[in-house]
Amino acid sequence: MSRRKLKKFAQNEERKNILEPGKPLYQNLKGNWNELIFKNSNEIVLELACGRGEYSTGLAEKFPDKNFIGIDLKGDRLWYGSNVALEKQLDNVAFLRCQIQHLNYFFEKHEVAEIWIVFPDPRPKKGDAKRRLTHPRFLKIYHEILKPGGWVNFKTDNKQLFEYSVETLETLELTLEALTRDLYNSPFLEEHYGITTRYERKFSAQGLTINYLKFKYKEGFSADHLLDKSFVEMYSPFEGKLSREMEC
Ligand SMILES: C[S@@+](CC[C@H](N)C(=O)[O-])C[C@H]1O[C@@H](n2cnc3c(N)ncnc32)[C@H](O)[C@@H]1O
Repeated sequence: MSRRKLKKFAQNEERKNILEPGKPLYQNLKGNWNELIFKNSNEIVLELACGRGEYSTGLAEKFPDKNFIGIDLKGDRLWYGSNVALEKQLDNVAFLRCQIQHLNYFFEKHEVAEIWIVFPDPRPKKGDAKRRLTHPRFLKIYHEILKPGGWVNFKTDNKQLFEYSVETLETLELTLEALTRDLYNSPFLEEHYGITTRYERKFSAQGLTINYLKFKYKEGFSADHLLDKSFVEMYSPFEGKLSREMEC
């Protein structure tokens, strides 16, 4: 591992706005974010696959009366978002290092008001479909932790992933809104407050258009049939071995 990465990891250990394995609060976060971390009762918004956490810090600046949590398994990426939050003194942002498969170890039922999924890995191989963040097994987890009526915003450059997601959401009869295959030339751009991410800038520079939609679960939606235990690795994120991805 490079020295620069080791230095970031050492700094992460000292930072209060990064929650990661080994820290005392890490195992007690579920249901306690407002009390333990934010010290208020404001609503909680998640940014999944956040990388450097541009949405978390960008939205936190715009909405000081909401709390934002950027989630990613890569500690060196979270370090950047954490830096921005510290520099701008944003007390309403935190970063959680974990696998998104394990979200319900960290959030109580209905603890979350809104979710952003921002440029997740497209996972194009057929055998990798269950790792796409819009796969039904992830949709079940979001449904569990979201408050009724909470929106999930989804943004990607990847056409295949976007079409797969639209098809999945339509099949499950979720409520879709703001669906566009060219965000920058759509009326929905203003919902993004000028925030762009590192990957977004890279893909836009390659001439790719940006796809965006948001969805919510209908009243009475049942996710029971989406359950597949083999999806979530059968070890606790607190005790078992971490995946190799998480260690790097
Ligand atoms: C393509 S990058 C996008 C990063 C950022 N959202 C952006 O737009 O610049 C995808 C991110 O998802 C994270 N990731 C992939 N699978 C994950 C998982 N199962 N749990 C948590 N993070 C994951 C990776 O570490 C990576 O930072």
